[in-house]
Amino acid sequence: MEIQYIKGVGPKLSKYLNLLGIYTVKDAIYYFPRDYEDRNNIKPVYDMVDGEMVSIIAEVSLIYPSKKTSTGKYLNRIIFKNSSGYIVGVWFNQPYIKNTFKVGERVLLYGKVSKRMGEVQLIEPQYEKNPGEAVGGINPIYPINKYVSQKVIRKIIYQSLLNVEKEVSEFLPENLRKIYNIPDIVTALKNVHFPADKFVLKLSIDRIKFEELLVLQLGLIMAKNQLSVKENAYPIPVCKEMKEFKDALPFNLTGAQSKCIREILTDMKKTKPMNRLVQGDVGSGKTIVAIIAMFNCAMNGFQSAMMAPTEILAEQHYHSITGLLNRWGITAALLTGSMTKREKDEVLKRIASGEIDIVVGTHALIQENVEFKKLALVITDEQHRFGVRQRAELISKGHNPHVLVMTATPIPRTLALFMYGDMDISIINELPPGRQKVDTYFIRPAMKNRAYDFVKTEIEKGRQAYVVCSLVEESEKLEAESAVETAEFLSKNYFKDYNVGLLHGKMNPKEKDEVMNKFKNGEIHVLVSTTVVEVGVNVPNATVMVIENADRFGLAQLHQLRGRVGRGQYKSYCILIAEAKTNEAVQRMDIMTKTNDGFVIAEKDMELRGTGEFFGTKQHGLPELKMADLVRDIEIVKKTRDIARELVETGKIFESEYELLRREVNNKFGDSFDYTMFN
Ligand SMILES: Nc1ncnc2c1ncn2[C@@H]1O[C@H](COP(=O)(O)OP(=O)(O)OP(=O)(O)O)[C@@H](O)[C@H]1O
Repeated sequence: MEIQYIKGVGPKLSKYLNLLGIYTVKDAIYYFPRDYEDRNNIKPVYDMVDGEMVSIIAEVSLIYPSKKTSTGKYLNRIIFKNSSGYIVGVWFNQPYIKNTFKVGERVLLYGKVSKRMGEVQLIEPQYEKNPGEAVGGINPIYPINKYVSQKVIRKIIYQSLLNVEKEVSEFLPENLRKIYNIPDIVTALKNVHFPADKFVLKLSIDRIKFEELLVLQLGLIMAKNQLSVKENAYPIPVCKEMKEFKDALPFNLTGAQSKCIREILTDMKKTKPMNRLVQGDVGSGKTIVAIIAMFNCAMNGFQSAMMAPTEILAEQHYHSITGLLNRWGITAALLTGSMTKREKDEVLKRIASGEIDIVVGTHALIQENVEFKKLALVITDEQHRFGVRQRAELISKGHNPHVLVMTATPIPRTLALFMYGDMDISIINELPPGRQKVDTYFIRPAMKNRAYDFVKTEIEKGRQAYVVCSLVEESEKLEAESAVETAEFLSKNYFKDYNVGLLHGKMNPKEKDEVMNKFKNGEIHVLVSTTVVEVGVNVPNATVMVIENADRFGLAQLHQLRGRVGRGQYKSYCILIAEAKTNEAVQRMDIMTKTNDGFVIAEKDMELRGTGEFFGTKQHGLPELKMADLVRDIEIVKKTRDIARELVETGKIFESEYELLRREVNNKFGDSFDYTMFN
């Protein structure tokens, strides 16, 4: 049922609710509080302590007229009384408040106690004059916007819950609920919003977390079973030219790289498709590992495809590949969204005929109707942006390729085990020799000029620098504008004697390419950029990374950005410029200055922010988690993982009592998967 059919929701309010993601009554029922306020702290006035949150039920005793304070604010005072004494409600700049109350009226007030000049005050307390649905007890606090108040959203959700039996049905079998002491879904939903008491609230929240995680685990297990059952991948032996190829590389592989390559080549000899995750910290040299796997494929007469998250990166990989592989008679091609139709058609034809051995591309690679002749290996860069679903799409094209996933965003162990439970994991935990720690500093904007002076001394030594801009608004356009302005400013002031380049997402690929090439050749000294340089960009001569508004970024992103320097033999530096007004922001900056280890940073990031961000992006093709968090709710994660495994392994999941649960998994995971074995 659509939300506008709920009492009190007209077209206008329904539009505002849409902004919160609420379109249907069910959406409202699943719109969970972000917090609760406990109004059970009802105290007599004489026991109230300065600064605490209290509730009090009292009668309106005296309403003062508005008064102007010396600072020009309107002050309104209303005196309330009950048997324990008098308490004064104080409101600033809300003169209408005096008309909302009548003397003699009984109200519930909730607010922060302030004891001043012998008076007990509540500063701008919330009030409920009409004790209905949500008075006293524990009240929900919802995420709201400027159009929808707490009061309104509570009312809407309360009304929506009157339909809860029609809107949702229980999909956890009774027997499971009994074993794990899980309340039924109606009780849980009602109490998550308007809890009877703390105990029921906890049980109800846990139930929602339990169902979310169980559905997720079941979906993942089923998807993985589907992807890996067919043992019909091309088995690929190690080609005889391998040694010669490695010997011709401009560097010796590190121990970790060699181990990882061995693991990959062993996997690919089998008919069981490889399903391997390579986790390597920034700059650890993942590209060459991928190139060697593709080299081996090509020398055996098979095709491989490499997908990159951005065009810049796809180009960069393409150049590395052609540079190393051309002389072996291997043909590589680039396929990106910005190519003209004619160029694309041409490449597609050559892929289909098998003339092209290696295709490097962006999303276009799977969005277009690409037909391969003999696709044996798919390498996806950045798991976050190419999820399970995309992998399945390629498989659906009739190939069951070996799959190698490269991630430069280390994932905390708990999350990795959960997400990639079925994958083999190689870790490149060794940086190429000669790399030095990137010294990281956190400074306030007032010290900016010293940062730029420092950049100058590096340029004088022949090095180069990045300046990354970000904006409060999440808009590519505005961000581009800010980069344009910064570049202009810097080129006229601090760096007027040097070449300042500009790179942002709104530029067309040719322009981007040109700028990147100039930076690579050293023609540009300072590259002002948005976060488009975040992943993968490799210019070893760059030694300073200045990040403006650094507190706008998550830790993982900062680590990626910092990873653009310190990629060669030169000592490198990262300067974080931030206001960092909150405690958490300062903490994040501190972590960056203390460690260069991506794995440590990833753990801290998840600790600070939870896994919500990760699941909020939807890019991974997994259902959203509204309540559960993979790190904070690790106990429930483990419990549901065990249950899901057992249900699938014993085949219980196919029994009729689990039918509704199976259906729920289908709904949540969308239709990209063939869940026939599941129905
Ligand atoms: N064994 C090695 N010895 C010396 N240099 C190496 C070695 N392996 C790779 N490199 C060089 O290190 C640099 C970084 O490698 P690469 O671009 O593959 O990093 P990456 O792991 O993809 O990092 P990021 O995720 O940050 O992009 C490149 O210039 C590459 O040529």
